[in-house]
Amino acid sequence: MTILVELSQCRLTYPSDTMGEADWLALEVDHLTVRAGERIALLGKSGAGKSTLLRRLRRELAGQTSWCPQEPGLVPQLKVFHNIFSGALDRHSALVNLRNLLLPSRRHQTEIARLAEPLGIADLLWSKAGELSGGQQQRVALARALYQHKPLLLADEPVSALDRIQGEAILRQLLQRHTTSIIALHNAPLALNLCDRVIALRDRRVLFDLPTSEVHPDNIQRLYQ
Ligand SMILES: Nc1ncnc2c1ncn2[C@@H]1O[C@H](COP(=O)(O)OP(=O)(O)OP(=O)(O)O)[C@@H](O)[C@H]1O
Repeated sequence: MTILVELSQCRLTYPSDTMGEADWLALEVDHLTVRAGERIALLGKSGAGKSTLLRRLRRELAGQTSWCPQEPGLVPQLKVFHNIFSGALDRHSALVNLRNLLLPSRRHQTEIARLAEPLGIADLLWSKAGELSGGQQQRVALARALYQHKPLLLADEPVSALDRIQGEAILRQLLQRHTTSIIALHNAPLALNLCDRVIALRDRRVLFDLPTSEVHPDNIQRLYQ
């Protein structure tokens, strides 16, 4: 399988608040390879470094990824349609973008409605994003990521605001629509059920990196204790 990205002896740091102090180490990765076709779950307690790693992978894979950040980051005054449309401004000319902001074309309305339907937000396309619930906003952010039409999905807790059944159904759709996915999740059973590889982060390191079929309940317990 094609290697998409390889990190080796990689230290992910943040600048220290104090002048003159060394950068603060968030995560150290000895070796990590991502291949096309993989469905990878990033697991670990809050603060373990999942978002930090996702952001680094996004940088490495610039231009190839649909990006779904932890915070939906919608423009509250704009309609849901426009928030989704804004996910792929680079796919259209400036004229098409401007026209759709003022008067959305039928073609783009249809395309976005099709995308929104399975996420259960098709009837919200003309509501203001700021007036939606947290779970609805999260689904708009997912639609915005899907609208980017990239082969690789990087998503940070994309279904955390949804109930278990809805979250699992939507995660399945996300995985189906991308050739390769790397998704940070807090729900370990969901990760084990739907992904084929688990990268587990703890104490600023990769605790284990295993095919899902080889992850033992003890591994998961050690990860969260
Ligand atoms: N912009 C930043 N500046 C400084 N430190 C940061 C920054 N972002 C994250 N960190 C620190 O890096 C560590 C890893 O954070 P990160 O957000 O990657 O964890 P996470 O596993 O995604 O957590 P969560 O599950 O709560 O989202 C944490 O200790 C956090 O405080």
